[in-house]
Amino acid sequence: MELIRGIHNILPAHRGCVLTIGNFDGVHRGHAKVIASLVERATHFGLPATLMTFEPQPQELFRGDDAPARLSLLRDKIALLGELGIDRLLCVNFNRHFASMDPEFFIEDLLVRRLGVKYLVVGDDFCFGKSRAGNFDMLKKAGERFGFAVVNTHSFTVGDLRVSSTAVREQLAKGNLEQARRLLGHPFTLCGRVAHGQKIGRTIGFPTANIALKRKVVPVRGVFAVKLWWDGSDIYEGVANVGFRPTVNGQVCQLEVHLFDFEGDLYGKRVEVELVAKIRDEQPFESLEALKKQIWNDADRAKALLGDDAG
Ligand SMILES: Cc1cc2nc3c(=O)[nH]c(=O)nc-3n(C[C@H](O)[C@H](O)[C@H](O)COP(=O)(O)O)c2cc1C
Ligand SMILES: Nc1ncnc2c1ncn2[C@@H]1O[C@H](COP(=O)(O)OP(=O)(O)O)[C@@H](O)[C@H]1O
Repeated sequence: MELIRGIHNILPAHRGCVLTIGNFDGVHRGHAKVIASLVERATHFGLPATLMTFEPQPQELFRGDDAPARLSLLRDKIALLGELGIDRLLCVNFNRHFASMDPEFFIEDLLVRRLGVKYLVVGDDFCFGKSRAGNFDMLKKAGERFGFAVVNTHSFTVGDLRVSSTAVREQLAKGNLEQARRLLGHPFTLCGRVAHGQKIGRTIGFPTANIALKRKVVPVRGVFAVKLWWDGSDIYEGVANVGFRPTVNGQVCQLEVHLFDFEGDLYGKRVEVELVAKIRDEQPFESLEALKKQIWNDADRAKALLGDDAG
């Protein structure tokens, strides 16, 4: 998969494609279905399957801290999309300038002149450009004028639940990791680099790898049974907390993982943490001793849950 970073990096050689546009946050099963049909069309036309996405996500630009919790960071998205057979990923820097683009200019300059789109898949509620005045009907009409097909994405359901990034966020917020995994079609993971903490963990017999989450809003909270790995490593099992650590006066929301069968140095490693099942909500403890006792219980519970998961 070729990554095109920013519209200024679209080259004349990139002209001619089948295209889909969206946030693709989480890259869930609904997204996978849209992409599968895009790839099929790409084969049919003999053109590259191209996906346009935005970074930051538009809501993050417009709503800041009030934006919905991000399911996947760009890096995770790139990895997940790369597995789905896309040829090109165009990542647009979503800033005020781009957001205020005239909708006709978006179509004629970007879609037609520079990308040479032949087939376009978008949701029928897709809006774009200045004042969000560009919509599906406008794209359809432009398609007739410039000779490209425009189709809308269909809802994909699991059971009677419509798969959407919002539905995944709701399941995660409730701690339903298994249902979230069903909607996503892959496990929910958090990635980041292991940083130095307050060095309290090891003094209570639970060294914890501290992982900065780089998100304004985190979609999960609490204590979880987890699996952790990094590039080329084994998979380790453990117990983790996502939260503010009220007992030690934590200031930022952070992921902390204690691994069961590991001794060594994780500082600086970029790790991936799969949240397998939720154990409890985070709570303040009156002493580190009380917290330590609770973490013993959490570790037992996590081992049992991870054992069930393996079976
Ligand atoms: C399984 C687990 C559960 C935790 N639960 C809580 C909790 O309920 N409340 C809390 O304040 N901190 C909780 N913590 C965070 C601890 O306060 C923190 O890991 C510990 O102070 C070590 O900090 P350090 O890594 O900066 O040394 C939990 C940590 C782990 C690994
Ligand atoms: N079993 C383990 N689980 C997690 N981290 C471990 C483990 N064994 C050793 N470590 C190392 O110890 C560090 C955590 O120790 P800790 O005292 O909690 O310090 P810090 O506050 O810097 O996280 C981790 O970042 C990792 O490098």
